[in-house]
Amino acid sequence: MLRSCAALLRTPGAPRGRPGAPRRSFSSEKVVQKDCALPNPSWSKDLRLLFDQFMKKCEDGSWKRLPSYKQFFSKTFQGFQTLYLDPSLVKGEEHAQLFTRSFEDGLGFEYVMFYNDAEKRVLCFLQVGPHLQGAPGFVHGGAIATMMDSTTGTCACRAGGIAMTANLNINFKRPIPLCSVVVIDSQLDKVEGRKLFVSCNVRSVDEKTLHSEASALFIKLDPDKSLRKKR
Ligand SMILES: CCCCCCCC(=O)SCCNC(=O)CCNC(=O)[C@H](O)C(C)(C)COP(=O)(O)OP(=O)(O)OC[C@H]1O[C@@H](n2cnc3c(N)ncnc32)[C@H](O)[C@@H]1OP(=O)(O)O
Repeated sequence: MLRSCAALLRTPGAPRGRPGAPRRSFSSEKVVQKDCALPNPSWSKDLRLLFDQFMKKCEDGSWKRLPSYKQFFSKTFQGFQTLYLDPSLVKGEEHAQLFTRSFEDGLGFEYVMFYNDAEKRVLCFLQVGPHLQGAPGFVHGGAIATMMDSTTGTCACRAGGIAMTANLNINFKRPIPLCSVVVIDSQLDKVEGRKLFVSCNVRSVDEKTLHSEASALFIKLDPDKSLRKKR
């Protein structure tokens, strides 16, 4: 049965808050968020298998599982907020949620990413839920683009610091069946000053089908430049 992240977080009998909102303990005001990059009951056998395989690879430190939350609170994004966000926008921040984590469990994007620092590579194991449909029975191109952007973006930010997508060029080669599991493999290819060049491909779990390929340009943000004023 599908349950939302918020439902899984709630202690039985506890009052219901806004769905997806982080839970606050009133004694310490400490924010508790669910790590969405851990298995939940909606994960298929394929996704669990890949997860288990890579958790083993994490044991020697070569790969690292990247936790993922509905709302940002990692050091990287604190840096983003401090340096780049207009204080007038921060008012609505508590309502903001990461797009890819805004679906009920199993309906949208179910994924976990692993990072290899030596290889400057991010692997994303993705299960595409039924609410991501484009052409009947297949995943919407925008949903695929979203996850390619997120995976290459994570790769760029891990390797080079806070960066944003300037260009994402995708070739869609074979459609992705809805509710299947795919592997997004992204790699930092080149760094030129503030420019980070990252490529990625999306393949089926058995690696027989190449679904999509992309190259992306990320620009490392300049702390002296506002993100709002530029035209
Ligand atoms: C979990 C988290 C992971 C999620 C990852 C998701 C990432 C995203 O989706 S970000 C959202 C989509 N992206 C955006 O909204 C960004 C909008 N664009 C911008 O804000 C700006 O253009 C930005 C920040 C990328 C670059 O601006 P700025 O810092 O002023 O750089 P700027 O001086 O214009 O350009 C720097 C260099 O990059 C080059 N460049 C910039 N844009 C491009 C482009 N589109 N194509 C080619 N080159 C470019 C410039 O020519 C310049 O080159 P050079 O130094 O050789 O002269």
